[in-house]
Amino acid sequence: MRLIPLLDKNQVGRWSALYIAEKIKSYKPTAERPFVLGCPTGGTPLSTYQHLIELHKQGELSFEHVVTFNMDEYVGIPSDHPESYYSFMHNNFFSHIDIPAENINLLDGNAEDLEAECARYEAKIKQYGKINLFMGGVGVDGHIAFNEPASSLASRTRVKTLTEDTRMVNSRFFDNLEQVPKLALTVGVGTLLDSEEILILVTGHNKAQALEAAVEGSVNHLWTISALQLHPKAMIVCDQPSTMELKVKTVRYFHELEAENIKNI
Ligand SMILES: N[C@@H]1[C@@H](O)[C@H](O)[C@@H](COP(=O)(O)O)O[C@@H]1O
Repeated sequence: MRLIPLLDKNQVGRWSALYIAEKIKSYKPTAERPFVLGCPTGGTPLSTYQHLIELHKQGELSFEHVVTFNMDEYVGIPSDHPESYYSFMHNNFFSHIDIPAENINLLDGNAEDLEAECARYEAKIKQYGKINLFMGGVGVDGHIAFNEPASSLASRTRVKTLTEDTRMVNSRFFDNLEQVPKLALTVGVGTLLDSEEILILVTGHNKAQALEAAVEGSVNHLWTISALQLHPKAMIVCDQPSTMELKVKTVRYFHELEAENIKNI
């Protein structure tokens, strides 16, 4: 696993956007061979999306041949609800770039048959072979996508019940806790591990325990983020406050390893 230790969330956004842009450009995507990008929602990736939009506006990056798959979606709120992940992605990213509408894939949390919807999503990912790069965040309790503590590390896309903790954390976006959906559709840990590459963004002191579990803990279903350790090409880009629970020697080790890659950010 690579850990990129940066100073603040703006650096995390800039570094990750430049990394993703380079990946897309060097892949030289075409209509027949698109670059497949996995996308998260949440406060953490906002800065990355803003930097990607900026690169696009400067004419340095096109999403014409990029296909996206989002990680998760709430069940039971209309897609045009301001807090649906559909709205989040369109408002914060898709409406500002040149991605064709047919290249955007989101789980439908209002599908009549939710299990069939999850199976459809898995099949659609397979149609493209694999996801080239899955970007993600992490929950305070170490969940990746909506794979709450004790999710199977072999799980596939499915319906999940959200924990009270997650609903409380996410209630900041709603008027009150009651309005936060109790169910969500999410890609599984196994779905994520099938990606060619995984890039996780971690910012803020409230994520310090999750980062510790991801980097220094053992692989454990109670901290599903720790499954990253099983992936051949996983990377975490983090800010200083989120490293507070890591050992000094761990942070120093990665600082030395990545010195060349972080010096100009
Ligand atoms: N399902 C999402 C996760 O994919 C995200 O990583 C997490 C952290 O969000 P934030 O970046 O706002 O802290 O929130 C939600 O639970």
